[in-house]
Amino acid sequence: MNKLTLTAPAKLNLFLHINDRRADGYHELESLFTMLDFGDELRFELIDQNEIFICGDVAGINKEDNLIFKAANALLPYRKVKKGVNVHLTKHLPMGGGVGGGSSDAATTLLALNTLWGCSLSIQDLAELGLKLGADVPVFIHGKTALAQGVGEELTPFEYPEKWYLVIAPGVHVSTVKVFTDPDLPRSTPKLKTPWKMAETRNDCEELVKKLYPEVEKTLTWLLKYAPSRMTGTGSCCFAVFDDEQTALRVLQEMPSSWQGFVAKSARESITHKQLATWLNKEK
Ligand SMILES: C[C@@](CO)(OP(=O)(O)O)[C@H](O)COP(=O)(O)OP(=O)(O)OC[C@H]1O[C@@H](n2ccc(N)nc2=O)[C@H](O)[C@@H]1O
Ligand SMILES: Nc1ncnc2c1ncn2[C@@H]1O[C@H](COP(=O)(O)OP(=O)(O)O)[C@@H](O)[C@H]1O
Repeated sequence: MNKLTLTAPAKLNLFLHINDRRADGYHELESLFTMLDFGDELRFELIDQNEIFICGDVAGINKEDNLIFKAANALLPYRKVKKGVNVHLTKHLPMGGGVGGGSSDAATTLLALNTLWGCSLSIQDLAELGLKLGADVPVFIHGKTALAQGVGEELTPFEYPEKWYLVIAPGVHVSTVKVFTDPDLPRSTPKLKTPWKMAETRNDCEELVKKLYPEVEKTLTWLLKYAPSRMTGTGSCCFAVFDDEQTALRVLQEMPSSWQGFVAKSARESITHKQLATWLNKEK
């Protein structure tokens, strides 16, 4: 019960509507989140020293700012085992790319240490703890394709077919705060009325981000030649949707070399939860 390796998956916002701005500056939104079977790798190992260590791909983030550290710290009051932890991070997801790598790392840390440290918190408790670290953490804790409402914390599981996605990181860093504070961001999309259709949805941040970051516009224009495509979150990553892996991989091969990309399948249940269940079965 000392070691555990988990994948912290990427998420995509299949659409993102902004309905309103609240008095505290946060935005009311509606978004369909799905998780991919591709992400960062986190290796957890309990240690005798009463410390939280993070190693691996940590360059560019101070330890205290790393969401892995913040998540581990948040669980300390619930720890039943007097052990520290060493977390080894292998980063595969672009940072600040709208695929939620930081939030996913945080959620995966909460799920892993809840088990390794014997905290016994419920999924709901972990989601509430996670929300304090970032608006996207709860969706990774629940680990299901879900419609998010409120500021992103009201989650309703949503049945959506599994598809193949080609995700491209155009190599520009988009600041979420900058997008949400821009006066030109549309903020009054009416709330969804059921039944709604995917074809009637969009990403409300897309036009603004395309204008601010021409590389994002270039990426979307290129992807749209091959398949229906959109930006995820506040960018900069963009995705194209395919019914099969081969076609997605063929397009990836044609991608300009200045961009980075990957092909992955969406999963109704997050890969982290599947891996955790397998590990728990083995440890029984
Ligand atoms: C809008 C999304 C959609 O997935 O964008 P991406 O970050 O994925 O691109 C997320 O919910 C973002 O989540 P996350 O990146 O965790 O945001 P937070 O750290 O909580 O907030 C960063 C900043 O974004 C703004 N913000 C965020 C969420 C929200 N519903 N309204 C906001 O106005 C606020 O200015 C806040 O200070
Ligand atoms: N473990 C982590 N991985 C990635 N980013 C992190 C991590 N810890 C803190 N951060 C910070 O969070 C910011 C947003 O990260 P990320 O989740 O990748 O963006 P996005 O929500 O746009 O996908 C990064 O720019 C980085 O400064």
